Amino acid sequence: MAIDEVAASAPTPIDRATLDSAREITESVRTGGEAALRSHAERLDGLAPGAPMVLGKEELARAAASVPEETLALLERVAGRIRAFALAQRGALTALEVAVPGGRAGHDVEPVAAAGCYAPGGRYPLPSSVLMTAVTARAGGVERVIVASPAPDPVTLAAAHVARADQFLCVGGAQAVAAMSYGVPGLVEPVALVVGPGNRWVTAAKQIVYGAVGIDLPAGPSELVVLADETANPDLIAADLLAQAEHDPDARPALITTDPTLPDRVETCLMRRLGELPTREVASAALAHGFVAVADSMEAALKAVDELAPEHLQLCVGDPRSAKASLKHFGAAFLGERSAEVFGDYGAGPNHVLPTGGAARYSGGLSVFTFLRVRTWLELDSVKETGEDARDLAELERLSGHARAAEARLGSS
Ligand SMILES: NC(=O)c1ccc[n+]([C@@H]2O[C@H](COP(=O)([O-])OP(=O)(O)OC[C@H]3O[C@@H](n4cnc5c(N)ncnc54)[C@H](O)[C@@H]3O)[C@@H](O)[C@H]2O)c1
Ligand SMILES: [Zn+2]
Repeated sequence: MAIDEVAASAPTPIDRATLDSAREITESVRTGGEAALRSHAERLDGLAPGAPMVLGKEELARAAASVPEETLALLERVAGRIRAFALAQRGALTALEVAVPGGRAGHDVEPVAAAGCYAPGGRYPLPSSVLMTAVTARAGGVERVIVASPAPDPVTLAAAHVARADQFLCVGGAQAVAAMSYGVPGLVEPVALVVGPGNRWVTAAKQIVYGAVGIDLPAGPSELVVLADETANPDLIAADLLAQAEHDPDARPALITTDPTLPDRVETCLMRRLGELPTREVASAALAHGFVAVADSMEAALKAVDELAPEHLQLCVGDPRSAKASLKHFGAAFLGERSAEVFGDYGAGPNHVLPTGGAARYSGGLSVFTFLRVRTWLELDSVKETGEDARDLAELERLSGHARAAEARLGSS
Protein backbone atom coordinates (compact mmCIF):
# COMPACT_ATOMS: atom_id res chain seq x y z
CA MET A 1 0.00 0.00 0.00
CA ALA A 2 1.28 3.50 -0.74
CA ILE A 3 2.05 5.45 2.40
CA ASP A 4 -0.48 8.18 1.56
CA GLU A 5 -3.28 5.58 1.29
CA VAL A 6 -2.81 4.35 4.86
CA ALA A 7 -5.19 6.82 6.53
CA ALA A 8 -8.05 6.07 4.15
CA SER A 9 -7.65 2.33 4.80
CA ALA A 10 -8.64 2.72 8.45
CA PRO A 11 -11.56 0.46 9.37
CA THR A 12 -14.93 2.02 10.17
CA PRO A 13 -15.64 1.50 13.87
CA ILE A 14 -18.78 -0.66 13.57
CA ASP A 15 -20.79 -1.64 10.48
CA ARG A 16 -24.50 -0.99 10.21
CA ALA A 17 -25.55 -4.67 9.98
CA THR A 18 -23.77 -5.54 13.24
CA LEU A 19 -25.32 -2.52 14.95
CA ASP A 20 -28.79 -3.59 13.79
CA SER A 21 -28.42 -7.14 15.03
CA ALA A 22 -26.90 -5.99 18.33
CA ARG A 23 -29.84 -3.59 18.79
CA GLU A 24 -32.36 -6.40 18.27
CA ILE A 25 -30.60 -8.53 20.87
CA THR A 26 -30.19 -5.77 23.49
CA GLU A 27 -33.85 -4.73 23.11
CA SER A 28 -35.09 -8.26 23.48
CA VAL A 29 -33.07 -8.74 26.69
CA ARG A 30 -34.29 -5.40 28.04
CA THR A 31 -37.93 -6.29 27.51
CA GLY A 32 -37.82 -10.11 27.68
CA GLY A 33 -35.67 -10.60 30.80
CA GLU A 34 -34.31 -13.98 31.81
CA ALA A 35 -36.11 -16.05 29.16
CA ALA A 36 -34.82 -13.84 26.34
CA LEU A 37 -31.32 -13.84 27.80
CA ARG A 38 -31.28 -17.63 28.06
CA SER A 39 -32.51 -18.12 24.52
CA HIS A 40 -29.76 -15.85 23.09
CA ALA A 41 -27.14 -17.51 25.29
CA GLU A 42 -28.17 -21.00 24.15
CA ARG A 43 -28.20 -19.94 20.51
CA LEU A 44 -25.02 -17.83 20.45
CA ASP A 45 -22.85 -18.65 23.47
CA GLY A 46 -23.13 -22.42 23.68
CA LEU A 47 -24.95 -22.29 27.03
CA ALA A 48 -26.27 -25.79 27.78
CA PRO A 49 -30.07 -25.96 28.22
CA GLY A 50 -30.90 -25.53 31.88
CA ALA A 51 -27.32 -24.61 32.86
CA PRO A 52 -26.99 -21.77 35.41
CA MET A 53 -26.37 -18.37 33.83
CA VAL A 54 -25.09 -16.66 36.97
CA LEU A 55 -22.44 -17.93 39.40
CA GLY A 56 -21.74 -16.48 42.82
CA LYS A 57 -18.60 -16.13 44.95
CA GLU A 58 -18.69 -19.70 46.29
CA GLU A 59 -18.84 -21.19 42.80
CA LEU A 60 -15.94 -18.98 41.71
CA ALA A 61 -13.93 -20.11 44.74
CA ARG A 62 -14.69 -23.76 43.86
CA ALA A 63 -13.51 -23.17 40.28
CA ALA A 64 -10.31 -21.61 41.61
CA ALA A 65 -9.74 -24.64 43.83
CA SER A 66 -10.14 -26.91 40.79
CA VAL A 67 -7.33 -25.45 38.67
CA PRO A 68 -3.69 -26.47 39.17
CA GLU A 69 -1.90 -24.60 41.93
CA GLU A 70 0.66 -23.12 39.53
CA THR A 71 -2.14 -21.77 37.32
CA LEU A 72 -3.67 -20.01 40.29
CA ALA A 73 -0.27 -18.64 41.29
CA LEU A 74 0.23 -17.34 37.74
CA LEU A 75 -3.15 -15.57 37.82
CA GLU A 76 -2.29 -14.07 41.23
CA ARG A 77 1.08 -12.77 39.98
CA VAL A 78 -0.41 -11.14 36.88
CA ALA A 79 -3.30 -9.72 38.94
CA GLY A 80 -0.73 -8.29 41.36
CA ARG A 81 1.09 -6.43 38.57
CA ILE A 82 -2.14 -5.09 37.05
CA ARG A 83 -3.28 -3.98 40.54
CA ALA A 84 0.06 -2.31 41.35
CA PHE A 85 0.01 -0.27 38.12
CA ALA A 86 -3.66 0.65 38.62
CA LEU A 87 -3.06 1.77 42.22
CA ALA A 88 -0.07 3.85 41.12
CA GLN A 89 -2.30 5.53 38.54
CA ARG A 90 -5.00 6.02 41.18
CA GLY A 91 -2.44 7.85 43.30
CA ALA A 92 -1.86 10.33 40.48
CA LEU A 93 -5.42 11.66 40.83
CA THR A 94 -6.14 13.36 44.12
CA ALA A 95 -8.85 15.48 45.65
CA LEU A 96 -8.50 19.20 44.99
CA GLU A 97 -9.45 22.35 46.92
CA VAL A 98 -8.71 25.84 45.59
CA ALA A 99 -9.73 29.36 46.51
CA VAL A 100 -12.32 30.98 44.21
CA PRO A 101 -13.64 34.55 44.59
CA GLY A 102 -15.69 34.57 47.78
CA GLY A 103 -14.92 31.03 48.90
CA ARG A 104 -13.60 27.64 47.95
CA ALA A 105 -14.19 25.03 45.27
CA GLY A 106 -12.76 21.67 44.53
CA HIS A 107 -13.28 18.16 43.39
CA ASP A 108 -13.29 14.77 44.96
CA VAL A 109 -12.92 11.38 43.35
CA GLU A 110 -15.48 8.62 43.79
CA PRO A 111 -15.75 5.23 42.09
CA VAL A 112 -18.94 4.08 40.37
CA ALA A 113 -20.95 1.82 42.66
CA ALA A 114 -21.18 -1.16 40.32
CA ALA A 115 -19.33 -2.22 37.19
CA GLY A 116 -19.94 -4.93 34.61
CA CYS A 117 -16.71 -6.31 33.16
CA TYR A 118 -16.88 -8.11 29.84
CA ALA A 119 -14.13 -10.59 29.02
CA PRO A 120 -14.15 -12.11 25.54
CA GLY A 121 -14.58 -15.85 25.25
CA GLY A 122 -15.96 -16.60 21.80
CA ARG A 123 -12.85 -17.84 20.05
CA TYR A 124 -10.47 -18.28 22.98
CA PRO A 125 -11.05 -17.97 26.72
CA LEU A 126 -9.44 -14.72 27.89
CA PRO A 127 -8.86 -14.91 31.65
CA SER A 128 -6.30 -12.14 31.10
CA SER A 129 -9.18 -9.80 30.17
CA VAL A 130 -11.04 -10.82 33.34
CA LEU A 131 -8.00 -9.65 35.33
CA MET A 132 -7.51 -6.48 33.26
CA THR A 133 -11.07 -5.32 33.83
CA ALA A 134 -12.12 -6.65 37.23
CA VAL A 135 -8.81 -6.14 39.09
CA THR A 136 -8.73 -2.56 37.82
CA ALA A 137 -12.34 -1.96 38.89
CA ARG A 138 -11.52 -3.17 42.41
CA ALA A 139 -8.35 -1.05 42.49
CA GLY A 140 -10.60 1.94 41.77
CA GLY A 141 -12.79 1.02 44.75
CA VAL A 142 -15.84 -0.26 42.86
CA GLU A 143 -18.09 -1.99 45.39
CA ARG A 144 -19.96 -4.47 43.17
CA VAL A 145 -18.19 -6.14 40.25
CA ILE A 146 -19.81 -8.57 37.85
CA VAL A 147 -17.83 -10.36 35.15
CA ALA A 148 -19.41 -11.72 31.97
CA SER A 149 -17.91 -14.14 29.49
CA PRO A 150 -19.46 -16.81 27.25
CA ALA A 151 -18.91 -20.51 28.05
CA PRO A 152 -16.29 -19.79 30.73
CA ASP A 153 -13.66 -22.46 31.41
CA PRO A 154 -12.42 -23.09 34.97
CA VAL A 155 -9.37 -20.80 34.47
CA THR A 156 -11.61 -17.89 33.43
CA LEU A 157 -13.76 -18.46 36.53
CA ALA A 158 -10.61 -18.75 38.66
CA ALA A 159 -9.45 -15.38 37.27
CA ALA A 160 -12.75 -13.85 38.40
CA HIS A 161 -12.14 -15.31 41.87
CA VAL A 162 -8.59 -13.89 41.92
CA ALA A 163 -10.03 -10.50 40.87
CA ARG A 164 -12.55 -10.76 43.74
CA ALA A 165 -15.58 -10.45 41.46
CA ASP A 166 -18.97 -10.79 43.14
CA GLN A 167 -20.81 -12.54 40.33
CA PHE A 168 -20.12 -14.23 37.00
CA LEU A 169 -22.54 -14.14 34.08
CA CYS A 170 -21.86 -17.14 31.79
CA VAL A 171 -23.18 -15.28 28.76
CA GLY A 172 -21.43 -13.37 25.98
CA GLY A 173 -22.00 -10.93 23.15
CA ALA A 174 -24.62 -8.19 22.99
CA GLN A 175 -26.92 -10.15 25.33
CA ALA A 176 -24.36 -10.04 28.16
CA VAL A 177 -23.84 -6.31 27.71
CA ALA A 178 -27.62 -5.76 27.79
CA ALA A 179 -28.11 -7.97 30.86
CA MET A 180 -25.52 -6.06 32.89
CA SER A 181 -26.71 -2.65 31.67
CA TYR A 182 -30.46 -3.04 32.07
CA GLY A 183 -30.45 -5.76 34.73
CA VAL A 184 -32.42 -8.99 34.57
CA PRO A 185 -35.09 -9.25 37.27
CA GLY A 186 -34.23 -11.96 39.77
CA LEU A 187 -30.84 -12.61 38.17
CA VAL A 188 -28.62 -9.55 37.68
CA GLU A 189 -28.86 -6.08 39.18
CA PRO A 190 -28.07 -3.29 36.70
CA VAL A 191 -24.60 -1.75 36.90
CA ALA A 192 -23.55 1.87 36.39
CA LEU A 193 -20.72 1.18 33.97
CA VAL A 194 -19.97 -1.57 31.42
CA VAL A 195 -16.37 -2.10 30.34
CA GLY A 196 -14.24 -4.56 28.48
CA PRO A 197 -13.08 -5.68 25.06
CA GLY A 198 -14.95 -7.87 22.63
CA ASN A 199 -15.79 -8.60 19.04
CA ARG A 200 -17.99 -6.37 16.90
CA TRP A 201 -21.28 -7.45 18.55
CA VAL A 202 -19.94 -6.61 22.00
CA THR A 203 -18.56 -3.28 20.78
CA ALA A 204 -21.84 -2.43 19.04
CA ALA A 205 -23.89 -3.34 22.12
CA LYS A 206 -21.79 -1.07 24.33
CA GLN A 207 -22.49 1.77 21.94
CA ILE A 208 -26.22 1.02 22.13
CA VAL A 209 -26.50 0.85 25.94
CA TYR A 210 -24.44 4.01 26.41
CA GLY A 211 -26.57 6.60 28.16
CA ALA A 212 -28.48 4.06 30.24
CA VAL A 213 -25.05 3.16 31.62
CA GLY A 214 -21.55 4.50 31.12
CA ILE A 215 -19.12 2.60 28.93
CA ASP A 216 -15.35 2.61 28.70
CA LEU A 217 -14.26 2.88 25.07
CA PRO A 218 -14.63 0.97 21.80
CA ALA A 219 -12.21 -1.94 22.37
CA GLY A 220 -12.92 -4.13 19.36
CA PRO A 221 -10.89 -6.42 17.13
CA SER A 222 -7.18 -6.11 17.73
CA GLU A 223 -5.00 -3.73 15.69
CA LEU A 224 -1.23 -3.62 15.59
CA VAL A 225 1.01 -1.25 13.70
CA VAL A 226 4.69 -2.10 13.74
CA LEU A 227 6.74 0.98 12.91
CA ALA A 228 10.17 -0.22 11.82
CA ASP A 229 13.39 1.18 10.39
CA GLU A 230 16.52 -0.54 9.09
CA THR A 231 17.54 -1.59 12.63
CA ALA A 232 14.50 -3.87 13.03
CA ASN A 233 14.60 -7.65 13.29
CA PRO A 234 12.23 -9.09 10.62
CA ASP A 235 11.57 -12.34 12.48
CA LEU A 236 10.43 -10.54 15.64
CA ILE A 237 8.15 -8.33 13.54
CA ALA A 238 6.64 -11.42 11.91
CA ALA A 239 6.07 -12.97 15.35
CA ASP A 240 4.35 -9.81 16.63
CA LEU A 241 2.11 -9.44 13.56
CA LEU A 242 0.96 -13.05 13.92
CA ALA A 243 0.35 -12.64 17.65
CA GLN A 244 -2.30 -10.01 16.99
CA ALA A 245 -3.59 -11.62 13.77
CA GLU A 246 -4.62 -14.80 15.61
CA HIS A 247 -7.12 -12.89 17.83
CA ASP A 248 -9.88 -12.57 15.26
CA PRO A 249 -10.38 -12.75 11.46
CA ASP A 250 -11.34 -9.06 11.88
CA ALA A 251 -7.97 -8.22 13.52
CA ARG A 252 -5.67 -5.89 11.61
CA PRO A 253 -1.89 -6.36 11.64
CA ALA A 254 0.19 -3.78 9.73
CA LEU A 255 3.79 -2.83 9.06
CA ILE A 256 4.92 0.70 8.25
CA THR A 257 8.62 1.00 7.50
CA THR A 258 11.26 3.29 6.11
CA ASP A 259 13.36 0.32 4.92
CA PRO A 260 12.24 -0.87 1.45
CA THR A 261 14.04 -4.21 1.94
CA LEU A 262 12.20 -5.03 5.16
CA PRO A 263 8.76 -6.12 3.82
CA ASP A 264 10.18 -9.06 1.83
CA ARG A 265 12.33 -10.18 4.74
CA VAL A 266 9.33 -9.99 7.10
CA GLU A 267 7.18 -11.86 4.57
CA THR A 268 9.66 -14.77 4.45
CA CYS A 269 9.64 -15.08 8.25
CA LEU A 270 5.87 -14.65 8.34
CA MET A 271 5.24 -17.52 5.94
CA ARG A 272 7.56 -19.83 7.84
CA ARG A 273 5.99 -18.95 11.19
CA LEU A 274 2.44 -19.09 9.82
CA GLY A 275 2.96 -22.66 8.59
CA GLU A 276 3.83 -23.73 12.14
CA LEU A 277 1.12 -21.75 13.94
CA PRO A 278 -1.80 -23.78 15.33
CA THR A 279 -4.07 -20.72 14.96
CA ARG A 280 -3.04 -20.12 11.31
CA GLU A 281 -6.59 -20.22 9.98
CA VAL A 282 -7.72 -17.13 11.90
CA ALA A 283 -4.31 -15.48 11.53
CA SER A 284 -4.31 -15.81 7.71
CA ALA A 285 -7.79 -14.33 7.49
CA ALA A 286 -6.63 -11.33 9.55
CA LEU A 287 -3.40 -10.95 7.56
CA ALA A 288 -5.48 -10.66 4.39
CA HIS A 289 -6.74 -7.27 5.52
CA GLY A 290 -3.55 -6.12 7.14
CA PHE A 291 -1.11 -4.08 5.07
CA VAL A 292 2.50 -3.10 4.50
CA ALA A 293 3.51 0.45 3.59
CA VAL A 294 6.97 1.82 2.83
CA ALA A 295 7.61 5.47 3.59
CA ASP A 296 10.50 7.46 2.15
CA SER A 297 11.16 9.24 5.45
CA MET A 298 10.55 8.65 9.16
CA GLU A 299 8.49 11.82 9.13
CA ALA A 300 6.10 10.40 6.51
CA ALA A 301 5.92 7.09 8.41
CA LEU A 302 5.05 8.86 11.67
CA LYS A 303 2.39 10.92 9.92
CA ALA A 304 0.75 7.74 8.58
CA VAL A 305 0.77 6.16 12.06
CA ASP A 306 -0.83 9.25 13.55
CA GLU A 307 -3.56 9.30 10.92
CA LEU A 308 -4.34 5.67 11.62
CA ALA A 309 -4.45 6.06 15.43
CA PRO A 310 -3.74 2.34 15.97
CA GLU A 311 -4.64 0.44 19.12
CA HIS A 312 -1.15 -1.06 19.58
CA LEU A 313 2.00 0.56 18.30
CA GLN A 314 5.19 -1.48 18.30
CA LEU A 315 8.20 0.80 17.83
CA CYS A 316 11.05 -1.19 16.26
CA VAL A 317 13.17 1.85 15.47
CA GLY A 318 16.58 3.14 16.54
CA ASP A 319 15.12 5.80 18.85
CA PRO A 320 11.68 4.64 20.05
CA ARG A 321 11.35 7.33 22.72
CA SER A 322 11.67 10.16 20.24
CA ALA A 323 9.31 8.39 17.80
CA LYS A 324 6.73 8.13 20.58
CA ALA A 325 7.25 11.75 21.58
CA SER A 326 6.40 12.94 18.08
CA LEU A 327 3.16 10.94 17.84
CA LYS A 328 -0.27 12.10 18.97
CA HIS A 329 -2.52 9.11 18.32
CA PHE A 330 -2.10 5.55 19.54
CA GLY A 331 -3.70 3.39 22.26
CA ALA A 332 -0.51 1.96 23.77
CA ALA A 333 3.09 2.14 22.62
CA PHE A 334 5.72 -0.56 23.04
CA LEU A 335 9.19 0.90 22.97
CA GLY A 336 11.87 -1.18 21.31
CA GLU A 337 11.70 -4.75 20.10
CA ARG A 338 12.26 -6.26 23.55
CA SER A 339 9.07 -4.56 24.82
CA ALA A 340 6.84 -6.81 22.75
CA GLU A 341 3.15 -6.05 22.62
CA VAL A 342 2.37 -9.52 24.08
CA PHE A 343 3.91 -8.39 27.38
CA GLY A 344 1.24 -5.69 27.45
CA ASP A 345 -1.44 -8.28 26.64
CA TYR A 346 -0.29 -10.45 29.50
CA GLY A 347 0.03 -8.03 32.34
CA ALA A 348 3.46 -6.42 32.63
CA GLY A 349 1.44 -3.62 34.24
CA PRO A 350 -0.49 -1.33 31.88
CA ASN A 351 -3.95 -2.39 30.78
CA HIS A 352 -4.55 -4.37 27.59
CA VAL A 353 -8.06 -3.03 27.00
CA LEU A 354 -7.33 -0.39 24.37
CA PRO A 355 -9.13 1.82 21.85
CA THR A 356 -9.67 0.46 18.33
CA GLY A 357 -11.18 1.77 15.10
CA GLY A 358 -9.50 5.17 15.45
CA ALA A 359 -10.90 5.73 18.97
CA ALA A 360 -7.33 6.44 20.11
CA ARG A 361 -7.98 9.93 18.69
CA TYR A 362 -10.29 10.68 21.60
CA SER A 363 -9.63 8.01 24.24
CA GLY A 364 -6.85 6.28 26.07
CA GLY A 365 -7.15 2.67 27.16
CA LEU A 366 -9.07 1.27 30.10
CA SER A 367 -7.54 2.34 33.40
CA VAL A 368 -8.48 2.88 37.00
CA PHE A 369 -9.68 6.35 35.91
CA THR A 370 -12.44 4.72 33.83
CA PHE A 371 -14.12 3.62 37.06
CA LEU A 372 -13.88 6.99 38.80
CA ARG A 373 -16.04 10.07 38.75
CA VAL A 374 -14.53 13.46 39.49
CA ARG A 375 -17.26 15.42 41.31
CA THR A 376 -16.91 19.15 41.88
CA TRP A 377 -18.17 21.25 44.79
CA LEU A 378 -18.51 24.94 45.61
CA GLU A 379 -18.66 26.67 49.02
CA LEU A 380 -19.13 30.46 49.14
CA ASP A 381 -18.92 32.83 52.12
CA SER A 382 -19.56 35.90 49.99
CA VAL A 383 -21.11 36.60 46.57
CA LYS A 384 -19.78 40.14 46.39
CA GLU A 385 -17.37 39.41 43.59
CA THR A 386 -19.34 36.99 41.42
CA GLY A 387 -23.01 37.52 42.28
CA GLU A 388 -23.69 40.46 39.96
CA ASP A 389 -21.97 38.72 37.05
CA ALA A 390 -24.19 35.69 37.59
CA ARG A 391 -27.32 37.86 37.69
CA ASP A 392 -26.30 39.83 34.60
CA LEU A 393 -25.39 36.78 32.57
CA ALA A 394 -28.70 35.13 33.53
CA GLU A 395 -30.54 38.24 32.32
CA LEU A 396 -28.65 38.14 29.02
CA GLU A 397 -29.94 34.61 28.62
CA ARG A 398 -33.44 35.84 29.60
CA LEU A 399 -33.53 33.31 32.44
CA SER A 400 -35.25 35.53 35.01
CA GLY A 401 -35.57 32.79 37.61
CA HIS A 402 -31.80 32.40 37.62
CA ALA A 403 -31.31 36.17 37.82
CA ARG A 404 -33.67 36.37 40.81
CA ALA A 405 -32.02 33.46 42.63
CA ALA A 406 -28.69 35.32 42.30
CA GLU A 407 -30.27 38.67 43.25
CA ALA A 408 -31.77 37.16 46.39
CA ARG A 409 -28.21 36.60 47.71
CA LEU A 410 -26.76 39.95 46.73
CA GLY A 411 -28.24 41.91 49.59
CA SER A 412 -27.02 39.48 52.23
CA SER A 413 -23.28 39.72 51.48
N1 LIG B 1 -9.27 -3.86 21.94
C1 LIG B 1 -8.96 -4.57 22.99
O1 LIG B 1 -8.55 -4.02 24.01
C2 LIG B 1 -9.07 -6.07 22.97
C3 LIG B 1 -8.51 -6.85 23.99
C4 LIG B 1 -8.70 -8.23 23.95
C5 LIG B 1 -9.45 -8.80 22.92
N2 LIG B 1 -9.96 -7.99 21.96
C6 LIG B 1 -10.79 -8.49 20.87
O2 LIG B 1 -11.89 -9.19 21.43
C7 LIG B 1 -12.43 -10.01 20.42
C8 LIG B 1 -12.86 -11.33 21.00
O3 LIG B 1 -13.75 -11.88 20.09
P1 LIG B 1 -14.43 -13.29 20.28
O4 LIG B 1 -15.39 -13.46 19.15
O5 LIG B 1 -13.37 -14.32 20.46
O6 LIG B 1 -15.17 -13.23 21.69
P2 LIG B 1 -16.34 -12.32 22.25
O7 LIG B 1 -16.63 -12.86 23.62
O8 LIG B 1 -16.02 -10.89 22.12
O9 LIG B 1 -17.59 -12.60 21.33
C9 LIG B 1 -18.21 -13.86 21.31
C10 LIG B 1 -19.70 -13.67 21.34
O10 LIG B 1 -20.13 -12.90 20.22
C11 LIG B 1 -21.47 -13.21 19.96
N3 LIG B 1 -21.65 -13.51 18.53
C12 LIG B 1 -20.86 -14.27 17.74
N4 LIG B 1 -21.37 -14.35 16.50
C13 LIG B 1 -22.53 -13.64 16.51
C14 LIG B 1 -23.54 -13.36 15.54
N5 LIG B 1 -23.45 -13.82 14.30
N6 LIG B 1 -24.58 -12.58 15.91
C15 LIG B 1 -24.68 -12.09 17.18
N7 LIG B 1 -23.77 -12.35 18.13
C16 LIG B 1 -22.71 -13.10 17.81
C17 LIG B 1 -21.82 -14.43 20.77
O11 LIG B 1 -22.62 -14.02 21.86
C18 LIG B 1 -20.48 -14.95 21.25
O12 LIG B 1 -20.54 -15.59 22.51
C19 LIG B 1 -11.36 -10.10 19.33
O13 LIG B 1 -11.78 -9.29 18.26
C20 LIG B 1 -10.13 -9.51 19.99
O14 LIG B 1 -9.26 -8.90 19.06
C21 LIG B 1 -9.80 -6.65 21.98
ZN1 LIG C 1 -3.13 -9.55 21.73
